[in-house]
Amino acid sequence: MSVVEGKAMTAIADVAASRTFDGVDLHALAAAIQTPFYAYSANAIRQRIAGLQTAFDGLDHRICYAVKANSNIAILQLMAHQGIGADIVSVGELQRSLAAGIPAERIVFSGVGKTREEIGKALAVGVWRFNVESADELALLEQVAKEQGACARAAVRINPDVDAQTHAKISTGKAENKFGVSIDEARRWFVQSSGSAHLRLDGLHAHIGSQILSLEPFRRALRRVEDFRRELVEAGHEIRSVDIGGGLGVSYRAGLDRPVDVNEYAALVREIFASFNGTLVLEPGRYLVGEAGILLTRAIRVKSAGEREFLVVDAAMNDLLRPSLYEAWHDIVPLHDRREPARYDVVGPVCETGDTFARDRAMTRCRAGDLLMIGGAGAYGSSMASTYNSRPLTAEVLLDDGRYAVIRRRQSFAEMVAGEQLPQAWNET
Ligand SMILES: Cc1ncc(COP(=O)(O)O)c(C=O)c1O
Ligand SMILES: N[C@@H](CCCC[NH3+])C(=O)O
Repeated sequence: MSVVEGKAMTAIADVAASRTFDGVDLHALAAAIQTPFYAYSANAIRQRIAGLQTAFDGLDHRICYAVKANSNIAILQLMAHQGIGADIVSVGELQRSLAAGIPAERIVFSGVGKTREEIGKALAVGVWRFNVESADELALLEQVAKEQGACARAAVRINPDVDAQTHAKISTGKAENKFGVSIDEARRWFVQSSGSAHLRLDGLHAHIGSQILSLEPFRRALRRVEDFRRELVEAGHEIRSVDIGGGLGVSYRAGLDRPVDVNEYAALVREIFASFNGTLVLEPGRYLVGEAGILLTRAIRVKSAGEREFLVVDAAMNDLLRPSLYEAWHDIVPLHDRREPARYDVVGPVCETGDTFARDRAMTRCRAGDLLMIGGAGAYGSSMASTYNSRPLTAEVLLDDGRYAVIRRRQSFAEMVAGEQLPQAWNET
């Protein structure tokens, strides 16, 4: 394929103008790879990591990437090469992280539904910390650690009852949400669990939600955590780590979304935790990869229905669920030279009305075969994809300074149905 040399660019307008992403010509790429497919800029991810590291420079901190945002092993390996750890919520994510070269001692394990089996596996490989979300889980953790002759390191996930001012489905820090425990409950844990040989409860954790575009929710939540930490220290407890979660938002609407400045975020964290001399843990997901990914798709046809025009593309809700699930906005840019304006409902081929990427969206007039890119697709895109309507999982491609590598090939039919079988023997229970 032909490529154009150049630097990584994440601003979607720049990509649209140059038709290149991380130095790779997108038309040439789409000639080589069948659409729809995801393309990620390695340089854009490295730039985000470097920016975050610089902002927290000098502070004792660890960045544990939230694997759920984009769990492709090549992306995790890129994180590992930059010294980044992992925030996981399942044994599957643990296995991916280890396979990608992220050491267990840089992995934190979050989630409300950790099972005995999952806790056992994570303990056995030496996961650094468990972010514990219920009294039942805390007891189970201690019990499993005892059975293994191990000592589990735990942080209590605080639910600070703060409104993250984000979409209700991705808000996690209000009292009504399933996550974490109240400060009153956490206080009781510290009193009861001191002195165990198999459980060291010496950390605090809070993650109030995702796609947060203002510093205020962070300020409120982190102040509560820090006030509680001081109270615990005064009562004689040792707190070695404070995990401030993820949640930093990204720009999905070029020129309109105003994400939090990472340096201002770091300044806030420095101010709030000025008297803390343990390790701060960060769990960014979307911030590191969201704007570093696009979904490339082709127009199948334009369908007119009265006043409305539907632009039917070959990507669908099974590939990128966010618009259907959260009514999320993603910029959609046709990569052609025509200038005639049009308005489209941009839809996929799936048999649901919810399979809609955008309604009445202004863009240039499209024709069948046109290449389009959907922006902000690096986080919670491929990782939330399914094979609904028996559509194969798309390919994923990593771009790096004018080169590309396929990091997941398009799923074959045989791969899609692997594991399915006709009933051969009927079992009695
Ligand atoms: C515990 C935890 N940490 C980190 C994250 C990452 O969030 P984000 O992608 O918004 O940074 C999530 C997801 O919201 C999470 O549940
Ligand atoms: N999946 C959500 C974010 C949830 C974060 C996980 N706790 C999104 O696409 O915005």
